[in-house]
Amino acid sequence: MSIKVQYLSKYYDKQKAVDEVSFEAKPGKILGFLGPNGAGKSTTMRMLTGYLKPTSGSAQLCGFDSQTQSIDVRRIIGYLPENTPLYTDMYVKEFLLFVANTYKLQQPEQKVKETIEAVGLTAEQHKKINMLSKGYKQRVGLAQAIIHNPAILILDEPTSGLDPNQLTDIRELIKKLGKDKTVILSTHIMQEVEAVCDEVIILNKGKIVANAEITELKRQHQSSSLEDIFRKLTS
Ligand SMILES: Nc1ncnc2c1ncn2[C@@H]1O[C@H](COP(=O)(O)OP(=O)(O)OP(=O)(O)O)[C@@H](O)[C@H]1O
Repeated sequence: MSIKVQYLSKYYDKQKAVDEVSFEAKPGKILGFLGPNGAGKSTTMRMLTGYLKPTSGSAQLCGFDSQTQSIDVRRIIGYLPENTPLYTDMYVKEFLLFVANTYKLQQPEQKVKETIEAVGLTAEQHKKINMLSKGYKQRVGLAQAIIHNPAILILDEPTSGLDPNQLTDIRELIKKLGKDKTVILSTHIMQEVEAVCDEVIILNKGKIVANAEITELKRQHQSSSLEDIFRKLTS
C-alpha cells in the first residue's frame, strides 16, 4: 500500500471537520474523493501531504509518516492544492525551473521542457503566470505537482475551471499518470469520476460513508448512477 490512513481526525476549534477516517490506496488505481461542500476532502488531503497537522490519527505515504517525516513525504508526493498558490510574478518556465531546482532534479531544464509538453503548456511557456487564463494556471499547478515524477499524486479538484477540451486532455494525462502512480483526486463532477477513477471514497460530514471500486459500489446499491448513490449517502 502506498497510502495508509488510520483514524485521521481534525478539529477546527470545536468543529470536527474530519472524523476518524481510515483508508488505503495503492499504485495503478485512481481513487476519487467525493463529498458535498464542507465534507472534509481538502482537510484530509492537506493532512496527508503534511501541510496540516491532524488532531489525531496517522497517515503513512510510501512508509513515511506525514507528521514526523514530512520532508520525505514531500519528496515522494505531488500535490495540487485547491487554490494553487503560484508565484504569479514569475514566468512559467522560470517558476518550473525553480521547482525543479528545489527538488534538486538532474537536468532540470530538460525536466521543465518535458513537463511543459506533458501538461500542454508549450504555447504559454514564455508568459508570466499572472497573464495566464484560469485553466492554464491550473496546468502550471499540475506541472509543479508532477515535475519530480512522484510516486503519489494528490490532486484537489484538478479540473476546476477547465474548458471541455482542456478537461479531456487533463483527464487523459491523469489516467496516464495513474497507471504507475497512486493518485487521489477530489472532484464534484460525477462524469469525471466515471471517466477517470477506479475506486471512490465518499465523505459526508467528515466521515467515510462509502469506500469501494465503482462497479462494486453500483452493485451494492443496485444502481447504475453514481449521482443517485452520492445523493442517497450524503443528503
Ligand atoms: N482553516 C479552517 N478553519 C476553520 N474551519 C475550517 C478551515 N478549513 C476548513 N474548515 C471547515 O472544515 C470543514 C471541511 O472543510 P473542507 O475544506 O475540508 O471541505 P471540502 O470537502 O474540501 O469542501 P469543498 O467541496 O467545498 O471544497 C468545513 O466546515 C470548513 O468550513
